[in-house]
Amino acid sequence: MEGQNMTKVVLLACGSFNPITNMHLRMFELARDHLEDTGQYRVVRGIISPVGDGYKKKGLIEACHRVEMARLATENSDWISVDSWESLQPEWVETAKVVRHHYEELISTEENKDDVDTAKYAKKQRIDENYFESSAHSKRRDGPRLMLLCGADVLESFEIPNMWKQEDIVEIVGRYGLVCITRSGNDPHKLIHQSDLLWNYRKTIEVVQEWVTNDISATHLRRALRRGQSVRYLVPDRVLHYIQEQDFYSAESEKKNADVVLAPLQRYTAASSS
Ligand SMILES: Nc1ncnc2c1ncn2[C@@H]1O[C@H](COP(=O)(O)OP(=O)(O)OP(=O)(O)O)[C@@H](O)[C@H]1O
Ligand SMILES: NC(=O)c1ccc[n+]([C@@H]2O[C@H](COP(=O)(O)O)[C@@H](O)[C@H]2O)c1
Repeated sequence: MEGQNMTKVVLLACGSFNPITNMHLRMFELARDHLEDTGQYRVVRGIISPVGDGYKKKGLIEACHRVEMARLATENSDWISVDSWESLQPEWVETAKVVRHHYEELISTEENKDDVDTAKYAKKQRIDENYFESSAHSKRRDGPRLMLLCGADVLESFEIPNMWKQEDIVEIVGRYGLVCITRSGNDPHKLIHQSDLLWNYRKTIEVVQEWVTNDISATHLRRALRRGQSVRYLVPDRVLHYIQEQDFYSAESEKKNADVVLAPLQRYTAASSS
């Protein structure tokens, strides 16, 4: 029967979500359409994971509020939800660890359902580094997959020295898989072509072409809010009300962490030397 041979996919998006925008939500819809259009996947869930306060990015407001806005934004979705695990960690958590955490959660849920095949599949996925590389888009369709969903700027950031550990890129892209939405100013196909590492994993990177380009970014939103300009229809109304109620995104809040230059890189360097 149609559907039974398809691989179930859970999409995980990590980011600041400072604040969540309509484009963050559109990413999920675009990715689901793209994956399901291949006839190989059924997208069953989308998870938004806002980064914790430890990320110390310029202008990052408290995680509890970013989580709440993401919750309000997804209230009407029957498949996308927000998860606060990452945001509650005292230190910044590298994305590979976040993906691993959610994969373990997914598998334990499946195991609780007494799905023996899924457990076997999970074990295989954990132990075989090259599993997805060798079997990407393969006939094996008996277990759920967790894939990281991101915009093309994140794929591009893989090339920035010291921003990502090589082994983390290999784990995310090779073991789990990446769904990358095009964003104006980035060319993911060219990037994959030019990078020997990404080229190795080209079969586990799904590039989703967004033809109706939409350059909404949280930075743009914060700038407009600072200037007292309208952001209506760029964020869900409930999120806008929350921002207005709490009076977020002022010139003052944008100064937060302003002295932390290249935050991930610094933290990454500090973490690897300890
Ligand atoms: N307009 C967009 N098109 C495609 N992907 C996007 C877009 N906006 C955000 N994303 C993606 O959403 C994820 C979470 O985004 P995040 O909040 O960290 O970035 P952002 O919206 O670009 O924020 P900021 O402007 O504060 O850097 C990332 O993978 C990012 O690439
Ligand atoms: N080495 C890493 O794991 C690494 C490096 C940079 C950003 N990230 C993640 O990418 C996401 C987006 O970050 P920016 O909002 O800085 O673009 C965040 O969730 C952040 O944690 C991860």
